[in-house]
Amino acid sequence: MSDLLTTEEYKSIAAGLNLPTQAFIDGSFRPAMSGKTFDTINPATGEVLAKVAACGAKDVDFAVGKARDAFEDGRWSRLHPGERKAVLIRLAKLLKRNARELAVMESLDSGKTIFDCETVDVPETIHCLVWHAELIDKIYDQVSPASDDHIAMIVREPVGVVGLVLPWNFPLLMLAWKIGPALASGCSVIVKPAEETSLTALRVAELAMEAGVPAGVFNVVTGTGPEVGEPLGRHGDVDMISFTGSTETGRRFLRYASESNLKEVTLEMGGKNPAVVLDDAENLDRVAAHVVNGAFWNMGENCSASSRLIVQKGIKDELQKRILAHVREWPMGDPLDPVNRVGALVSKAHFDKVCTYLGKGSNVLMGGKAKDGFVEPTVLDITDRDAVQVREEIFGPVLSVLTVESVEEAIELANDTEYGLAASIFTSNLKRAIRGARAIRAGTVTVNSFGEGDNSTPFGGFKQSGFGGRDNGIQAHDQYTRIKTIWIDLSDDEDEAVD
Ligand SMILES: NC(=O)C1=CN([C@@H]2O[C@H](COP(=O)(O)OP(=O)(O)OC[C@H]3O[C@@H](n4cnc5c(N)ncnc54)[C@H](O)[C@@H]3O)[C@@H](O)[C@H]2O)C=CC1
Ligand code: BAL
Repeated sequence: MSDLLTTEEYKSIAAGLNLPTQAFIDGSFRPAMSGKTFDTINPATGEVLAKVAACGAKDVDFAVGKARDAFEDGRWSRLHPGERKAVLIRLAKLLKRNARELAVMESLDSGKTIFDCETVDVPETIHCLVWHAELIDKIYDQVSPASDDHIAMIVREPVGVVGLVLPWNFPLLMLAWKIGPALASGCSVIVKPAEETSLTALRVAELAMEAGVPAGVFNVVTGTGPEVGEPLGRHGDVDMISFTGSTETGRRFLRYASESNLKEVTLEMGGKNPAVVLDDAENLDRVAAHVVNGAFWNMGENCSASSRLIVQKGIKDELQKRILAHVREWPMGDPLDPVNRVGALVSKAHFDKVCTYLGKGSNVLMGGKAKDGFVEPTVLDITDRDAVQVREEIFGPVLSVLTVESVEEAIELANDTEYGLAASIFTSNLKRAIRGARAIRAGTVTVNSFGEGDNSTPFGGFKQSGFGGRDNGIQAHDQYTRIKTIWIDLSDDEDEAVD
């Protein structure tokens, strides 16, 4: 906190920013071929921040061609992994040097608090790039068991030209989760940022050139889902898509792939994540702090947000009291004021959507008010297990509290969702913790805490939350590499029986 600036200082940085507005293709900024632009808006004020290139299918095709040329001539894909590592570490250093500018740009474009941008989004973006860069010259290929007269090598190759389709909730961090392993593996990338938040991806692409990533390897094509995302998903020369966003749009990418070149597809999608608190949980104050963080961090605009609190009856009142006390420690307001923990929702459209869930058919324990892009952290006591707030991903600061009698009922309710991204379970009983963690069908389960893990641990969902590979961890590199088997014949010519 001591390193943070004052609101006035952040506003002065914001006023001096040089916002990137054009697509970044083949090493330089370019307008959309159509000349069209769209407004990117500061959701905290409603002001237009910049006019960004509204690209289309022709821009996508051009970018894919440049990415393919770069991939095939090996200017990046065939470098020694240690050389790619050195460039990516240089990029991480440049991000660090420009951290404050990136944090302010991210906050302005997304409504996220400057506190989070400064303390989480930007530092974790840098750490993620360093982690994958450091890893890449330590992954070994394999030699399989074979007879004396053969060698069978199992080697990884970069998958080729990849499309990275990003959401708006963590514009920098999701960019890093995908470009980290993709670039380290040697792929050429076409990044398609969410249209709400294009700015920081463009700035990172510019810094990547400065760090030494060759032209054509790191491209950013800005525009809407139908105009840029779909042509990318359908392009015959794109080898793979890695997508993060809604389950509905994820499904579309499977369709695009099946109707075009059967490109590989990895999908990281929605969640309706349970925080299960059993009646033997210790330190309810600490549990409450985790539940509040899980539900309201990043305004609940988080695919792994704990949006369903499932609590055993015996401790419900006490836990609820402590939760409400912790929520009061989350001030809401101007994202550029570093005391605030709750900023603006990303867009007017999203704000309107989240407002439809406030209070409807439920007992509002706290919050429930919304104005001009800001939604108060809201806690709802809900008895109807089919209420929309219990079933649907809200992606806003709304926590539904559901009360259960038994451990079995808690686990059954935790699994009563089409999603399976993340979950947490709070208990002091080791067996219940481990059995519960095994029984909950989710890609990440945390015990006695809320968290998504680390660069080193794979992240992704079960059921309709995930498809294909994983982000993060060594496993993320499986998305961006293909396995090839190479057999080498060592037999003597006279042993050959081929006649
Ligand atoms: N899992 C996650 O991290 C995220 C989940 N969501 C969920 O999705 C809901 C809607 O948010 P959206 O921004 O509309 O998410 P979305 O899934 O539509 O957008 C994600 C990305 O897909 C692109 N896209 C959208 N429509 C497309 C299409 N027809 N073809 C190809 N690409 C397309 C977007 O431009 C963006 O880059 C949110 O309320 C939230 O529930 C949204 C963002 C992130
Ligand atoms: N929680 C990080 C991944 C996401 O929300 O998309």
